[in-house]
Order: sequence, then structure tokens, then C-alpha cells
Amino acid sequence: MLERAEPLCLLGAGKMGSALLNGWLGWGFDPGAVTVVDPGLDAARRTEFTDRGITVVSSMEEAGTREFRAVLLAVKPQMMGNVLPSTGVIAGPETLVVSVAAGIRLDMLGAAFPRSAVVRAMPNTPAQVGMGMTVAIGNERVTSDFHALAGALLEAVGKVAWIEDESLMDAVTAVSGSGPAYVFLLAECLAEAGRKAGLPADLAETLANQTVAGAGVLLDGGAIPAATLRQNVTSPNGTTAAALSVLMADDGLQPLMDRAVEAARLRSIELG
Ligand SMILES: NC(=O)C1=CN([C@@H]2O[C@H](COP(=O)(O)OP(=O)(O)OC[C@H]3O[C@@H](n4cnc5c(N)ncnc54)[C@H](O)[C@@H]3O)[C@@H](O)[C@H]2O)C=CC1
Ligand SMILES: O=C(O)[C@@H]1CCC=N1
Repeated sequence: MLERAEPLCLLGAGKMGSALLNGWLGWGFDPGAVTVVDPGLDAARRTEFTDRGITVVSSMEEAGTREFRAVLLAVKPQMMGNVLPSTGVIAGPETLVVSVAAGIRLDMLGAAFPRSAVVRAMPNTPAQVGMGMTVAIGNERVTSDFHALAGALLEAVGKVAWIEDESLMDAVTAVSGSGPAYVFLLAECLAEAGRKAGLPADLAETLANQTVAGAGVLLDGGAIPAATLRQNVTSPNGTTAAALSVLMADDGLQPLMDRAVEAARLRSIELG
């Protein structure tokens, strides 16, 4: 289980690391128990953290040799080679290490943290508001206690699905890890199309954003399938049917999405 004041170290407080941290603090985690290691934070970001009672350091040396209960690795995959060798000292047999780096495999993580339980996870940025989707897989050191701890950390920021086949992680990354960006692009495109249809820019943006947000809330919980929600909007021979005849044509959204997801999946493999 997750105690609210167990020592937790976040390596890399960029977009994803901060989203997770905000989610944990929103859940009630004690900021005084958190150490952020990030050499790239500007003064304003550092102050943002320290004002909330979080300890911020620039290097692993400054973090000391204390073993944390949980270490979250949220640096770029390309940085992992530099970061991993110096992090072993803060992770002992009682430590759970969670990496969210795209493409970085469990065997690489396990080699860097031979004494610790390691979980490879793929969250997404809606974690910031407790609406994240995370897929996770643990190595052989993840006992039921560590599994519960990882589950608690990740469930504090949204839904969690555990998998047993690591090869699925590249497709997971392409669908839910990167997926929020596709939805934001949809909102941008819808607003742009509205502008082209004659709407003032700010009104077009408001309509598009609120439509995407509202549709997302209707989807939340999964009680009603997306296809049913779509059909509920579509009056026979009406305006939606006219638009969907374009979006659902043979060269419509599906083949485009297939190509986009495949490009992301292949990139995830490359990053590993
Ligand atoms: N942004 C997203 O939506 C998602 C990102 N991820 C993964 O999260 C990781 C971080 O991605 P972002 O947050 O988007 O990148 P980012 O560039 O916003 O954050 C990376 C952070 O790491 C810091 N950093 C660089 N070198 C460091 C070091 N030696 N020690 C500690 N911190 C260091 C940087 O200063 C920066 O704040 C990546 O591995 C990515 O694959 C996973 C799921 C979703
Ligand atoms: O773009 C990326 O590589 C990361 C992984 C998933 C979302 N952002």
C-alpha cells in the first residue's frame, strides 16, 4: 500500500514527471516526503516545487545515498543511459523503481537496479488530473507487496492495466501514451475547420475544446461504447451522417490513425 509520507524520489520533473507528481499531491501525498532530482529546472520551476515543501536537487550526488521507498524515473529515454549508472545507490531491496520511459525495457532497468523491484509503466499526461491511463509490467522482484505499492502509486493518478507480455508496451505507448496528443490535434483541427467555415477564431476554439472535453466525459467509465455514443449523435440523413461519410470513408480517419499508431509503435521500438 502507499503511505502518504513514504520517501519518494522523482528523477526528471518534466511534463510527465510533473503530471504524476501533481496527481500524487492532489491525492494527498505529503510533499515533504518528495525529492525531485532534475538539473534542468529553471529558478521559477524550482521555486514552484520548493514553495510546496518539495526538496529539489540537481544531481544524484546531492540526493545522497539514502534508499527511497519508491523512485520514479521520468527522464527522456535518450538520457537513461547517463542516468541509470548513478541511481543504483538510492534504490535498495525495499525500493520500488518505476520507469515511465518509452522503449526502455525491463531487462535494462533490472540490470541497473539488481537489488530492487522494477516496474516499467506507460502513463499519460491526463494523470495530472487523476484521469491517467497507465499500463504496467513488473520484473521478477515485484512481490505482491511491491505490486500493491506500484498499483497504489499509479492508481492515484488514474486507471491501471497490468500486462504480462512486455512486447505489447510499444503498441500501448502508441495508443494511450501518445494518444492524448492525437485528441488535442483533433481539437485543433476541428477549431481550424470551424474558422474556415466562417466562425470567429475564439468561438471556433471554444466550441472545439468544449466538444472534445464533453465527449471525453461521456466516454469516461466506459459504460457506453464509443460507437454507441457516436450513433447517438447521428440522425438519419442528418448533418453528422454527412460528416461521417467523409471521416469513415475508405481513405478516412481509420487508415490515417492506423498509420499514426504504427509510426509511434515503431519509434518506441527504436527508442529501446
Ligand atoms: N510526455 C508524455 O506524455 C509522456 C512521457 N513519457 C516518458 O516520460 C519521460 C519524460 O518525458 P517528458 O516528461 O515528456 O520529457 P521532459 O523533457 O518534459 O522531461 C524530462 C526532464 O528530465 C530532466 N532531466 C534531464 N537530465 C536529467 C538527469 N540527468 N537527472 C534528472 N533529470 C534530468 C529534464 O530537465 C526534464 O525536466 C520520457 O522517458 C517519456 O518517454 C511517458 C508517457 C507519456
Ligand atoms: O512522445 C514520447 O516519446 C512520449 C512517450 C509517450 C508520450 N510521450
